[in-house]
Amino acid sequence: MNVELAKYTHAFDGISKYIQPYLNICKPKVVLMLVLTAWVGIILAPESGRSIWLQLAALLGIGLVSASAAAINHILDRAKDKHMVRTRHRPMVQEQLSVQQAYIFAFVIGILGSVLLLAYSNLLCAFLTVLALFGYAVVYTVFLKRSTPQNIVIGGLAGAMPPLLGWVSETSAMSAEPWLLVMIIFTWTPPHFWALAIARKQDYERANVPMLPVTHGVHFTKLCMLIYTILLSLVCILPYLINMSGIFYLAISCFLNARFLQKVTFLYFESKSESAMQVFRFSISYLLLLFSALFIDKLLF
Ligand code: HEM
Ligand SMILES: CC(C)=CCC/C(C)=C/CC/C(C)=C/COP(=O)(O)OP(=O)(O)O
Repeated sequence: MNVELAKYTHAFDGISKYIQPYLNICKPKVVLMLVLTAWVGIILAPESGRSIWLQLAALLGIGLVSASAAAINHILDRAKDKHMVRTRHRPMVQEQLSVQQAYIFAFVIGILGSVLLLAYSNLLCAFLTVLALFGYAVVYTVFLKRSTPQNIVIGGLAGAMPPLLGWVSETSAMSAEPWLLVMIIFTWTPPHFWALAIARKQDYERANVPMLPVTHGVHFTKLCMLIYTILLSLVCILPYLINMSGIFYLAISCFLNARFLQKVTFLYFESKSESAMQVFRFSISYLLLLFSALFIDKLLF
């Protein structure tokens, strides 16, 4: 019996060791958050009568294409990732996967996701999702990231697209409302990322990546974070003002924005690098809670 169990455990270890690098290059936690924001796009879209299975197929399609974009980013960034403490243990740097294996994997899941969107959503949704992949994996990773400190502002648009993708998967058409949700993520991205970039400034210097704290200094970066956080607080009121969301969303949103503003203001006036990491971690909880509030507001109130 024990020998049998040991055999199964060994086999399981072998399989998970084989799968783990593939999973890691997909940035699974980021993709889960992207899928949550796409789901909110689906939930807030006008009633379309599409079944829950079609909605799940759309989310799976968006998730797979996003994971493909993340995998391509890991492949193309492997030389830079080698120079950064935060990223030097990644599968492509450690050569746990060959470039060919990773490209085949990214290609297969990218195609699978696109086919799911074409089959169970619509052409516009599939097109916009592939456009977001191209925006992140090629425009951001290959060009912007290496050339301008505005890289994450412009490139952030690709990561902000999922609520629009979710909405379009339901309606087959673009309208103004989902763009508000895109604007929320778009204005959230600079304080989210620059907090980490301040904490990991030496990493980016070593890898020769022109992130804002490297090119314009930490103080200027904190000022820009503050400006974007103020903008974010204002943008967050818009879903309530146009009646897309109700008072529950507004209350949670005001609370979260007050906390975010407080943390970023505190960071602006002090110099400890742990505070930057705290802001980064908070930014993730912030987005999770904000989009959960949009979701709950629509379903319960
Ligand atoms: C250009 C835009 C963005 C940039 C440059 C950026 C950058 C980063 C970086 C460098 C990390 C740290 C990853 C690590 O620890 O290895 C991170 C973490 C994270 N980001 Fe972003 N991000 C962006 C947009 C987004 C978007 C749009 C979302 C979701 C809607 C998102 C969700 C997350 C989450 C959930 C984590 C935590 C991942 C973990 O703990 O493993 N990010 N981001
Ligand atoms: C289809 C679709 C919605 C595509 C979007 C895909 C996607 C994974 C967006 C997330 C953005 C992100 C994590 C950027 C960090 O890249 P980085 O290279 O600056 O960070 P790193 O140094 O941690 O790799």
